[in-house]
Amino acid sequence: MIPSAFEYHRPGDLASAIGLLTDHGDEARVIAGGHSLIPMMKLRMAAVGHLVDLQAVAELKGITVEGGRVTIGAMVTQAELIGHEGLARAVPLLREAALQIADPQVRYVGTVGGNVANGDPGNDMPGLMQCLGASFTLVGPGGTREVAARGFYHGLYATERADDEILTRITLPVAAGGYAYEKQKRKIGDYATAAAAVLLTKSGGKVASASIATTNLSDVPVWSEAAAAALVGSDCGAAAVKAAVAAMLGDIDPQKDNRGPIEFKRHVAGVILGRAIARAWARA
Ligand SMILES: Cc1cc2nc3c(=O)[nH]c(=O)nc-3n(C[C@H](O)[C@H](O)[C@H](O)COP(=O)(O)OP(=O)(O)OC[C@H]3O[C@@H](n4cnc5c(N)ncnc54)[C@H](O)[C@@H]3O)c2cc1C
Repeated sequence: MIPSAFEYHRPGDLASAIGLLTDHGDEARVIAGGHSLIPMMKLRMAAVGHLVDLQAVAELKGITVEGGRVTIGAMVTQAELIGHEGLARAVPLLREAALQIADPQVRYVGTVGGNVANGDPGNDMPGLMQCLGASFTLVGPGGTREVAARGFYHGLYATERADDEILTRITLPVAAGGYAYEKQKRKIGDYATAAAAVLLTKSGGKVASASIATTNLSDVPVWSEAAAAALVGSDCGAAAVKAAVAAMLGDIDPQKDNRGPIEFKRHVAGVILGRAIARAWARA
C-alpha cells in the first residue's frame, strides 16, 4: 500500500527537530531508519502529517566507551553497533543480540534509538537495555530528562516519551561477567517468538549478581527481578535454573498470535531462558 500524504522535514540540528515537533503537535512524528515506521504508514496503521527526518542531526550519532560508561547516540545503526570493537569488548551482549535482529539490510538502516523508542514488544533492544540497566535521554521543549529503560515501557506502543520529546542517547554501564541473548524465531530475519537476555557474575562458584529480561512475551519487555533473585547465591545448578524459569513465567503474559498459542510461547520461554542462563554461566 501507499502511505497517505505527508510533508517531509529534514532539520540539521536537535533544536530545529524539537521545534518542528512543537509546531506540528500530534501531526508530527520523527523518522530514524524508517524500518518500523514506514511499514506502519504503508499499512495505514500510522497517519503522519509531518515527517521529521533525524538523519542530518549530528548530535544523535556516535558511540563512546569511557570511565566504565557507554553512550550510544540514538541514530547509531544496528550495523554500526555490531562493528564497534570497543563496544563489543565493553558490552559483548549488545553485539550478540544485535546480530539476531532482522537481516543485514535492516541492520544497515534501522537505528538503536528507533528500536528502543518504538514501543513494539517484538523489538529486541528494549529487553536488552532493561537487562543492562540502561537509561534513555529524552530532550523536548521542557528540557532534558533521564528515564531508566526499566521504567520506560507502559504498554503496546506506549512509552514514557512525550510526543514532543526526542530520544537522543542511551547510556549504560560496562557489563562484566557472563552474558547471553537467546532468541527463538520462526525463520531468519523474523521477530522473536520468545527471547531472553541474561547477565551474570560469579564469585566463589556461586552467582554473585544476575539480571534477566525477556522479549515479546508481554505487551512490554519484562525485566524479571524474581528470576534473577532465584539465581543469586546459587551454584546455578538445575534446581536454581528451574526456580528462575518458574519466576520468569510468573512475570510474563504472552498472547496467542501467528507465532503460536499461549502454552507454546510459555514453553519456548522456559527453554530459551534455560539456554541463556547456561551459556551466561559458562562464560561468567
Ligand atoms: C523485515 C524486518 C524485520 C525486522 N526484524 C526485527 C527483529 O527481529 N528485531 C527487532 O528488534 N527489530 C526488527 N525489525 C525492526 C527494525 O529493527 C527497525 O529498524 C527498528 O525497530 C526501528 O528502528 P528505525 O530506526 O527503523 O525506526 P523508525 O522506523 O524510523 O521509527 C520507529 C518509531 O520510533 C520513533 N523514533 C525513532 N527514533 C526516535 C528517536 N530518536 N526519538 C523518539 N522517537 C523515535 C519513530 O517516530 C517511530 O514511531 C525488523 C524490521 C523489518 C523491516
